[in-house]
Amino acid sequence: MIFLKWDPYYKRLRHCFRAAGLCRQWTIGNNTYEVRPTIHAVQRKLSETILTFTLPTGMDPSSVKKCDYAFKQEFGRNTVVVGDLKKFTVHIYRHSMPAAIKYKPDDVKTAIGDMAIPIIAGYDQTASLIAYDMRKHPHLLIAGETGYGKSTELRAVLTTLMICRPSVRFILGDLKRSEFHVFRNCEPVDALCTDAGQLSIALDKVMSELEKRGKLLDDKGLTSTAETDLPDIIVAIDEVALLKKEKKIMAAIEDISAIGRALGVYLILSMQRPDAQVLDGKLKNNLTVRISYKQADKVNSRIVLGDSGAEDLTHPGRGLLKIMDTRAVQSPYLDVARARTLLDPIRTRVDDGLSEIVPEQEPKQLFDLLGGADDA
Ligand SMILES: Nc1ncnc2c1ncn2[C@@H]1O[C@H](COP(=O)(O)OP(=O)(O)OP(=O)(O)O)[C@@H](O)[C@H]1O
Repeated sequence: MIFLKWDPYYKRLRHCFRAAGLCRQWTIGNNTYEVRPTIHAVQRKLSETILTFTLPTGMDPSSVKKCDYAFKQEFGRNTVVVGDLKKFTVHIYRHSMPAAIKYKPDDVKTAIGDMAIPIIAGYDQTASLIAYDMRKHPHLLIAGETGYGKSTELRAVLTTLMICRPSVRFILGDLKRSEFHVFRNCEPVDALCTDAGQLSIALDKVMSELEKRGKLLDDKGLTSTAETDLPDIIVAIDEVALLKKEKKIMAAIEDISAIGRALGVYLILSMQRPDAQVLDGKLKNNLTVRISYKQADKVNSRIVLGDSGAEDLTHPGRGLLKIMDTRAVQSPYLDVARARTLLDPIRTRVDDGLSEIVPEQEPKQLFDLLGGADDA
C-alpha cells in the first residue's frame, strides 16, 4: 500500500478528487468531515494506464460522471471513466481512437473466437475489436441520427454472422427497401421482407416456431435450445419505428424479446431517432445491448443508453456500446461492395424473381425444423 501512495498517478488522482470536490461530507456537532474515494490500484499497460477507486458508501455515483471534465483536465482527453455504483476505473489511453477502421476479416476472426452468436461492435481505444456473444446478451438495439453509421454496423454484424456462423438462420425486415438488398439470395436468409404484410407472415412463422420449440423443451425437460441442435434464428429489422402502428407485428417483436432467448430466437433492431412509442416499457428493457451513434441531444441519448454522451459523438462509425458498462467504439467500416464480395460464396440461390422471399412461397429450413412446416 505504501508503494501505491508514492505512485505519481495516485497523487494526481487524489488531486483530481480534491479539485473536483469529489467527496462525501457529513457533520458531527460543529465539525464537518470529508471522505474521499479510496484508490486501490494503478496498473500500467502498453496501451493504457488503469486506476481503480471505490466510492465511500452513501456517495452519489452520478457525481463521478458529472466530474468527467476534471479527469480529462488532469489526465488528458483520452481518459474514460467506467463504473456505475461503487467501483470505478479510470482508463488513460496513450492514443486517441482512430477516425475510421476498415473491416478486417482477420481481426473479426480473432475477436469472435468460439462465440456461438458473435456480434462485432467496434474497436475500442486500445485498438481491440470488441465482440460479444448474443447467447449471453440477447437482443440488440442500434440507434443513431441519419448518416452516422447505423446501417454500416448492421451490415458488418449480419455479414459476419452469415459468413462465420453458417448454421444461424435470418429473418430480415427492410421497410425502407434500402439496406438489406446485399443479403438477397444468401443461403441463411429465410425471409427478406420489404413490407409489413410480408414481415407479418414471417413473424407468424417465427411465433409458431417459438411455440413448437417451447413444447419441445417442455417434453425433453430442457431449459434452452442451446442444448439441442436447433439453429439459432435472428430477426433483424431496420428502422423498426416504421412499424409502430403495426400492432400485431410489434406484439410479436415484444414476445420474441421476452421469451426468445431460451428458444434460440434473437432480435437486432435499428432505428434513427429513439421513438418513445416503440421503445416503451417491456421491449426497451428486453433489448439488453444498445449501440448508439450520434444522437441529436441528451434526451435522445438517455432514451437509448439510459445516459447522456451520444449527443457529443462527432463522426460516422463512432458509437457508444452499452452492454454491462458503456464504452466508446469505432465500428469497422464495411461498404456494400465489400460486403457483397464477402457474401458471394453463400449466395447460393439463383435470382428467381422471389428476391423478397415470402415464407410460404418458398418454405425454408427454418420452418421445417421440428418436422413439417405449419401451413397456417
Ligand atoms: N464505421 C464507419 N467508419 C467510417 N465511416 C463510416 C462508418 N460508418 C458509416 N460511415 C460513413 O457514414 C456514411 C453513412 O453511414 P450509414 O449509411 O451507415 O449511416 P446511417 O446512420 O445508417 O444513415 P441512414 O439512417 O440514413 O441509413 C457512410 O456512407 C460512410 O461514409
